Amino acid sequence: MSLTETATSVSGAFDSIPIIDIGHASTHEERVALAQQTRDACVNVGFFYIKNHGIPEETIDTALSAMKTYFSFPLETKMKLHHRQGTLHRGYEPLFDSNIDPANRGDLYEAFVIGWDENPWPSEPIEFREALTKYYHAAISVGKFLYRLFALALDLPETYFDDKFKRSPVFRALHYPPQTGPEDDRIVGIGAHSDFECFTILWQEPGIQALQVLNSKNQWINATPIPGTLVINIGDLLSRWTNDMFRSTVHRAINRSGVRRYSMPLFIGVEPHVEVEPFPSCVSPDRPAKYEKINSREYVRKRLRAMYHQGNGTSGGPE
Ligand SMILES: O=C(O)CCC(=O)C(=O)O
Ligand SMILES: [Fe+2]
Repeated sequence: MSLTETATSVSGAFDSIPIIDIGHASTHEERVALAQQTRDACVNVGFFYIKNHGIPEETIDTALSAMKTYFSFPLETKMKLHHRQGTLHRGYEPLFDSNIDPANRGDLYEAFVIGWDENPWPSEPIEFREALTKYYHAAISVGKFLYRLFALALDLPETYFDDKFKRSPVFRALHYPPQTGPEDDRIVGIGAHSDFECFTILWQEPGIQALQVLNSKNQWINATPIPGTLVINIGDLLSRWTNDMFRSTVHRAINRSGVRRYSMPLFIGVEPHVEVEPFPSCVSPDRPAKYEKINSREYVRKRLRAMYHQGNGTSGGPE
């Protein structure tokens, strides 16, 4: 089936999130088979789990324990590296700083954000920088592999994205305190949104249900943490690039577990100069191009500006 035919064959709303085992991918045939599964997941759901992703457990555990220690520090210590001090929005984001869903009253998470370079690092805990940097690069390697599967799934040369995303990945260490008290749907961990960039690689803490994904019947489907997996989801930029063939699916996180929850999303986009317009494989007489060509930097900046200006802080957003 061609890509456009696959998209036309979507039937009904998804009620579960597929799992793709990427453990065997050394031959071209194996990667083509994985690309087919990836294509189906991106067209039908926009979310999938990957297992056998290759990031050592120790790399994850070390990053997790460093971020737990960091978030336990007093607010005034963390505020010294407030992300609004710089235009790149790296550093610390306090609770309620953003409000990604304008219908809500603020997102109940705190974050520490890093990018490829120019990161402000806290002096404590001393292992923080190394632990997060190690996870960041390990997850980028998974991202590079996934970009190859996406390329095959889109009938592009396998290495199409290899030289287009190098400095783009942004990592957010997230801490969601437990929500107790009366339920107010306008206060959630992170409000309903779709991600901005091409795709996201999310590690979420096992045993704590929080992430939910919206299907076309407006039902929230739980993205239950599955030990040993990462959650992958398509973002708006790749959705545009694929002429909406790949779905950028709305999701949110609510932590009513009674205990603290930690997660680690890595957002992968493209280099600022890359121009994005629907791929030829995603356009057909039945599916004409829906989007104009855009510059990726301008697009992402616009989205970030909207997100940060809907929160509590309104100064010093990215220009
Ligand atoms: O923490 C999660 O499970 C989801 C985070 C998320 O959707 C985001 O940061 O964009
Ligand atoms: Fe998200």
